[in-house]
Formats: sequence, C-alpha cells, structure tokens
Amino acid sequence: MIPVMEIFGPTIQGEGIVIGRKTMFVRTAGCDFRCSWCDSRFTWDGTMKDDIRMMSAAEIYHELREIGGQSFNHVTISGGNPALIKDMGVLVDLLHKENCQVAMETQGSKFQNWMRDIDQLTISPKPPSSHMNQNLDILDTVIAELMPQKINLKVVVFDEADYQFARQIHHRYPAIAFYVQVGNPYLDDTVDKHTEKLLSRYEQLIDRVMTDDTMNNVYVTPQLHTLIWSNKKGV
Ligand SMILES: C[S@@+](CC[C@H](N)C(=O)[O-])C[C@H]1O[C@@H](n2cnc3c(N)ncnc32)[C@H](O)[C@@H]1O
Ligand SMILES: Nc1nc2[nH]cc(C(=O)O)c2c(=O)[nH]1
Ligand code: SF4
Ligand SMILES: [Mg+2]
Repeated sequence: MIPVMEIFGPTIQGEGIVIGRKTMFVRTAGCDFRCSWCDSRFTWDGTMKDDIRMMSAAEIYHELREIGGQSFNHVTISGGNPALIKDMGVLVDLLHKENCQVAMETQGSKFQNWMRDIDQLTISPKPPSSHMNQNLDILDTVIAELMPQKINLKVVVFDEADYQFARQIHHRYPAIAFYVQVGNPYLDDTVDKHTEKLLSRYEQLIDRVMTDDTMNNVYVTPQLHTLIWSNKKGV
C-alpha cells in the first residue's frame, strides 16, 4: 500500500527535464528531510495528516483515470520522498502497462529497485539554505545504482552558497544532465506580484550562470507552475 497525500492533474510539469510536459501528479506522504523552504511541507508536517490515504496501485490508477480521463499519458510521482516507499514498483509497472510514461522527484537519500524503471528520474540534492546536510556518500551510492542517461540532477538555488553547492554537484557527476532551478521563497500563495518577483530572481540566477565558465553544460530553469499559480496546492 502507498501513502497518498494528493492526486491531481492534468497540469504542466513545472520543473526540470520535461518542463512543460502535460502530466498527472501522485504525491506521496512522508519525508526523511525537513527543508527550511519546502514548498510541500504538508506532506510531512502533520497539518494535513487527515488527508493521507493508504491506496493500492490499482486504486491510484483508477483515481488518475477518474480525474484525468483519457487526457494524459504521463504521470509524475513526487512527495514527500516517494523513494521511502517499497511498494511503488507495482504502480510504475501498471502505468507502463497502460502506456503511460512515469517521472519521479526525489532527493537522492534512498534507493529502491523500482527507481530503475522510471522514465525521467530527477534527483534533487539539497543545498545549504535548506539546512539539510545532504550526505554525498549516500548520494554516490544511490546514483551508482542508476543509469546516468536515465536520470537528471536538479539543484534549487537561493543564494551564493547554494550556487557553489550546485557547481560541486555538477562537477561530481559530469555525465548527468544538470539543472539549476531558482528557489521560491514565496510559499504563501497570496504574495503580491509573485510572478514579477520570481522572474527577477530567475534573471539573477541566469546572470550568475552566464558568466561562469565552469557551468556551461547546464540548464537554468524557473518553476513554471509557480509563475502562473504561485505556490497553490494541486496544480
Ligand atoms: C517538494 S519536492 C518532493 C520530492 C523530493 N522530496 C525532493 O525534494 O526532490 C519536489 C521538488 O521541489 C523542489 N522545491 C521544494 N521547495 C522549493 C522551493 N521553495 N523553491 C524551489 N524548489 C523547491 C525540491 O527541491 C524538489 O526538486
Ligand atoms: N505543476 C507542477 N509541477 C511540479 N513539478 C514538480 C512538482 C513537485 O511538487 O514535485 C510540481 C508541482 O507540484 N506542480
Ligand atoms: S526533501 Fe523534498 S519534500 Fe522533503 S522537505 Fe525537502 S523539498 Fe520538501
Ligand atoms: Mg511542487
């Protein structure tokens, strides 16, 4: 059984390697990290614990079709940390059998065998501003289990220390597609002029990367969904 926090979509994948892709989301409950700026704290801080449902893969698939009808062929599994969940492989296999591609978001602190079957696996190590201490030896062991061409790395950047961390991660794994994503400090979804504020932060990150000759093989991205909807839940 899988602890599900929310199922929603179709929407656009707002982040990373398939940014803009029409997708459904399955968000699991529970995380082994506690990032200071987590935009999905409700998955682990207890505030929405009454919404958590223990569901089988078949039940999740049924609900995806109930909400999304035939209007999707891509599902993103996020959380929380979905890599905590042993039984997820059954859902990944079922989605593939039903001709859906499957993406996943995780922070690289845990490995499960079923992660090898994910079509777009994003690993997002946490920089200093998160106040997490990402264990790079564990990250090495997780990445060693996976095919470099089937995964990508995405580091969220809020400040210069985060940027230096991003560079360190990119150079530690040069064969893996690398994304720097601008941090969103506006977690309350009622911030005035959030789009302008986020775009301005995005522009600063672009400027930082453009003049850095050690960061040429990289993608610089915003969180597309937050430009439109701020940190609204369920989009
Ligand atoms: C909510 S997390 C869930 C998956 C997994 N726990 C992880 O962190 O990779 C999904 C993505 O959102 C990113 N994220 C979380 N809070 C953010 C924020 N305030 N600004 C920008 N990205 C954020 C994470 O770094 C991660 O790449
Ligand atoms: N539209 C949209 N794109 C996303 N990409 C990653 C998300 C996440 O929370 O993991 C996310 C999300 O919550 N919404
Ligand atoms: S690892 Fe992901 S879900 Fe967990 S606290 Fe950090 S951003 Fe949030
Ligand atoms: Mg999100």
